[in-house]
Amino acid sequence: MSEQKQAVCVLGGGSFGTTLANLMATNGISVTLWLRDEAVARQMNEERENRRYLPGFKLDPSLRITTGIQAALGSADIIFLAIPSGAFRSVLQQIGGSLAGKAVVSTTKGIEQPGFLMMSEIVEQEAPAARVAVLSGPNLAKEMAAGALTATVVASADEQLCRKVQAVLGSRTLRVYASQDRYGVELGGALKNVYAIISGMAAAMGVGENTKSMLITRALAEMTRFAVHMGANPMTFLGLAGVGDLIVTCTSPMSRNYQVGHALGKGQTLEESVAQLGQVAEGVNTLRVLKQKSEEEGVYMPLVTGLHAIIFEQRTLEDVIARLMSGEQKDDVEFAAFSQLGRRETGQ
Ligand SMILES: NC(=O)c1ccc[n+]([C@@H]2O[C@H](COP(=O)([O-])OP(=O)(O)OC[C@H]3O[C@@H](n4cnc5c(N)ncnc54)[C@H](O)[C@@H]3O)[C@@H](O)[C@H]2O)c1
Ligand SMILES: O=P(O)(O)OC[C@H](O)CO
Repeated sequence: MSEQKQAVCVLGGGSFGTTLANLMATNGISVTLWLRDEAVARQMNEERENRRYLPGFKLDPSLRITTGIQAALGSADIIFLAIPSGAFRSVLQQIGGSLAGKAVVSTTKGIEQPGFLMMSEIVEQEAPAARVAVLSGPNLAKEMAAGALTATVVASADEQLCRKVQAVLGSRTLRVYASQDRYGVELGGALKNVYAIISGMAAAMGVGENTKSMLITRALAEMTRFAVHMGANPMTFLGLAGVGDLIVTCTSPMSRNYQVGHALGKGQTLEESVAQLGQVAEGVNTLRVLKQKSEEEGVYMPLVTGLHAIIFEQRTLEDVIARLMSGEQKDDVEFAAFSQLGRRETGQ
């Protein structure tokens, strides 16, 4: 079968699932989008637009939309998952048995606790006979839907699978780069959300350009320090799924995590900030998970600790900033001095 004849299924009718499904349908791929909400599916089928999550973007006439999950899977060779991390496992549990031999690509940027599991590890548990990849990068859904020139990364040890994903997703507006470091790509996508909350908060406070640059660069140092400790390849953090995604999410008011931080910086409570957003901001849960994991592992993460203290421990911004600025002044690019880089990537 030629790559153009591939059938694809996208699970999750939020902003990212809808965007990916529509992009591939526009590429001439046979695509079915599954979502759970009957009323939303009906509205999308009637109006050819996802008014709730992607207003203003017309859907390709060929895109099929259904609430029947088995029907959606049908004869699809590639299944993309764009389900928030909190519901990811429960959706897979409905279909795990149907995924043997299929390509399953997670696009979800979160971490499951307990176990500190990446979404692709949940796929391996719930669908052990599936072929697994992840997709991550600087990918704001609305910009992709609008045709902004964009790049992303598909990561899997299965090179043939990476080529399949490149073939269905790549287009005149979207470049799909490949990586073998699935763990590092996935970890980068999840971690950057926490720093986007901090950046949104800083913007709301009206900080200077030096401060914004310091935050993003120290965020990169902190997430890379953690990733190296966990066995990821730090070089991955210099690519699109690392610094690329960190930059877009920490600088764009379109990022939902940045928006939550901005609302917090304007004095709203976490509950108010999340409710006002009405979409998923994975960084809130990732912050809890990461704080706990960094303490268990003994990894120094002052930005994570500081944000956790503000959001969950009722500490003031002024107090946390004073502590951050008076901490020990250490090395700049420290990970280059680490040994044993990339253990997880090479399976050691
Ligand atoms: N939106 C983006 O720009 C973007 C880009 C890259 C990656 N992502 C990642 O994609 C994932 C999904 O995000 P999104 O932006 O599409 O979220 P969203 O908030 O726009 O939509 C979430 C969707 O998930 C559905 N959902 C929630 N619980 C469900 C369940 N139990 N069963 C079935 N469906 C359920 C909701 O109904 C909704 O359609 C997140 O992990 C996010 O980090 C998003
Ligand atoms: O809107 P956010 O903050 O979930 O970020 C969306 C994407 O992850 C950006 O790459």
